[in-house]
This record gives sequence, C-alpha cells and structure tokens, in this order.
Amino acid sequence: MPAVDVSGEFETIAKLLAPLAHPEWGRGLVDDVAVVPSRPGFDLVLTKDALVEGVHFLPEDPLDTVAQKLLRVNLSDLASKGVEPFGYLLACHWSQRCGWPERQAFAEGLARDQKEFGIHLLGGDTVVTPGPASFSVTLMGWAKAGRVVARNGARPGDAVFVTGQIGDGFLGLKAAQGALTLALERIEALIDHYRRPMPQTAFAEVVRDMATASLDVSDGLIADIGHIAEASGVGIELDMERTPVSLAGQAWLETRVDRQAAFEQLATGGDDYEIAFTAPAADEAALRREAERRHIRLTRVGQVVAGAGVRVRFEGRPVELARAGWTHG
Ligand SMILES: Nc1ncnc2c1ncn2[C@@H]1O[C@H](COP(=O)(O)OP(=O)(O)OP(=O)(O)O)[C@@H](O)[C@H]1O
Ligand SMILES: Cc1ncc(C[n+]2csc(CCOP(=O)(O)O)c2C)c(N)n1
Ligand SMILES: [Mg+2]
Ligand SMILES: [Mg+2]
Ligand SMILES: [Mg+2]
Repeated sequence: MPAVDVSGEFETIAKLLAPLAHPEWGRGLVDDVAVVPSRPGFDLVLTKDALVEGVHFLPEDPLDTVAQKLLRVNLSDLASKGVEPFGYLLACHWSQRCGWPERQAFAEGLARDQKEFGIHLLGGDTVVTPGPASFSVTLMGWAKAGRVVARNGARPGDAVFVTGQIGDGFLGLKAAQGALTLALERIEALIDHYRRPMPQTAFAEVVRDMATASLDVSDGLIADIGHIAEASGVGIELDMERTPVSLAGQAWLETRVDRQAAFEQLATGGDDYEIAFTAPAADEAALRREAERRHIRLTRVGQVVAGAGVRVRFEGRPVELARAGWTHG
C-alpha cells in the first residue's frame, strides 16, 4: 500500500485548519458552506486581499509569518474603516515547497493571530499550484448599521492624518534582501515589520467616530491619500517632510545624500498598513487625546482643499513625483 501523503488536501483541512474553525459557524470544516447568523442593527462588511510569493512576500519568508501577514493586511483594511472583524474565508494555493512542516507553520501563524485579533476561520479552499505559493483571505466584520467610513467624505477644511510610522515596510523589504547597512537590531526590526506588519485595530473606533474619510496605507502614503482625494472630489496638500518615520527610518535617512528623494521613497514605498484619514481640523486636539490614550502615534501630514489630486511639497517647495505608489502592472 502506498504511504499516506500527510500533506494532502484533506489532511491539511482536518488536522491543521479544522482546529481553527469557528465553533458553530464553520461547521467543523466538513460541510460545503459556512453559515453566519445575521446580526440585527449591524452591517456585514467584507474585504479581500491576496499575497503572492515573490510579489508580496519572499520565497525564504517563514510560512508562519506569511500567514500572519495575510491576516494582518486584511485586518488593516477593516480597522481603517472602523470595523470590528469576526471571521474569514481562506484560500491556500500551496507551492511545491509547502510540505507538511511549512503547512504546520502556516497554521500556527493563523492560530497566533486568530487569538490576538479575536477572529475565527469560517471556511475556504485548499489547492496545489505548480507556480509560486499564494494565499487570500476574505475577512468579515460587523459595523453598526450605516456607520462605515467611506473614502469619499473628505471636505475642504479637513486635515489629513496618518497613524504610526511610514516607510518601514519598504525598508524592511530592502533589509530582507540584504540591501541595507544599518545596525543589526534595526535590520531585524525592519524585516519583522515587512513580514508581520501591525494593523492599527485599536484605532478603528476612533476612525469610526471621528473620520470623514479613511483607508489603510498599502500602496504608499501618497498614492493612498490620492485615492481619498479622487473619491471625495477634493484636492489634498501634503507636506512630505512631515511623513512620520521610525528610528530605523531616521537612521536610514541619515545615510542618504538626497533627503528629498529618500522621503519620496518612504512616502511611496507602501506595505505600511497604517491608517490615513481626514477629519475636521478643529478636531485635532480631540484626535490627539484618543491616539495618546491608545499609545498610537498620530501625525498631521496635510490638508484638504478645493480642487483635485494630491499636491506634494517638500519643505515648502513643490515636488514632481515619478510615481505615487505601488501598482500591479
Ligand atoms: N478582482 C476584483 N473583483 C472585485 N472587486 C475588486 C477586485 N479587485 C479589487 N476590487 C475592489 O476594488 C477596490 C479597490 O481595491 P484595492 O485592492 O485597491 O483596495 P485595498 O485592499 O484597500 O488596497 P491593497 O490591495 O493595496 O491593500 C475595493 O473595493 C476592492 O474590493
Ligand atoms: C517581494 C516583494 N516585492 C515587493 C513588495 C512591495 N509590494 C508588493 S505589493 C505592494 C502593495 C500592496 O499590495 P496589494 O495592492 O496587492 O494589496 C507592495 C508595496 C513586497 N511586499 N514584496
Ligand atoms: Mg486589495
Ligand atoms: Mg488592502
Ligand atoms: Mg485598503
């Protein structure tokens, strides 16, 4: 009799994924569907992002961190809209390098973040591909009916804010590729940020209550702020030197001769998973209090004006950008 292939489809589902399933709604991952009871007074909010090896993560990245990044890029989308997540559908397209130990590591990463962020697996699909591995998640959350912040609510007179720090995802990729010379602890922190960005889930309720428009920064700060400007039919003025930078980012900036070009790279590099949003300028003090209570850095990077598009300045001078952020060809 041939040996049982323990990395097969149904072993993966039964042994690694079923323990992660929602105790009621996931039906033990032995049915064709998941069933989520409706929640009166709430809207069901859905988002989906995929990760592809060689495009979003590196072939040598450990699979537990790939699983965490997969959940976190999706958690970031819901957090940026002020929505509380509860569960997700998962598609695994395993490559040839994904044997049992790699699949186990992937499931461990999922388990860790399910616990940290209070979500459960509802179902999904498991296939093998001859190409690079890829994964996707459809994340679901509840929002009080009619209360999801849109991209299109920015108005002249609003200020533009961003949480946390910008540029560590971009620098983290360079660090992981061995292309940065910084102190080892900085390199390690940057690589960890690239592999396991931290979504600003604690800020979601502040966005929900105070933002006029919001999104998360995945493509790049300038490109994503451009999405708010476009959706809202307004212009946005951005002071690029205000881009909040980490200690590692500052150390990197000090190694650069062309400071403006360096800021441009940080503000267009993407992979940040911070929240960018607009709110009435008069609410700045209240927003700062809310951020401080949650130990979250908050930076005012620009303002909303009448007009169209993002106008970027660096130390008062207009900047012509080669590109505003990441796009898939
Ligand atoms: N293949 C698709 N089918 C249906 N809708 C899509 C598809 N791709 C993107 N969208 C929709 O287009 C909009 C913009 O998607 P986008 O992926 O740019 O947003 P995001 O997830 O915030 O950004 P990022 O992918 O950089 O994290 C969203 O409403 C998304 O649901
Ligand atoms: C190996 C490797 N090369 C490049 C990048 C940079 N990158 C890829 S996709 C993306 C935007 C968000 O993706 P999406 O719009 O698909 O959600 C960014 C900034 C990376 N993370 N890994
Ligand atoms: Mg997307
Ligand atoms: Mg996204
Ligand atoms: Mg987004």
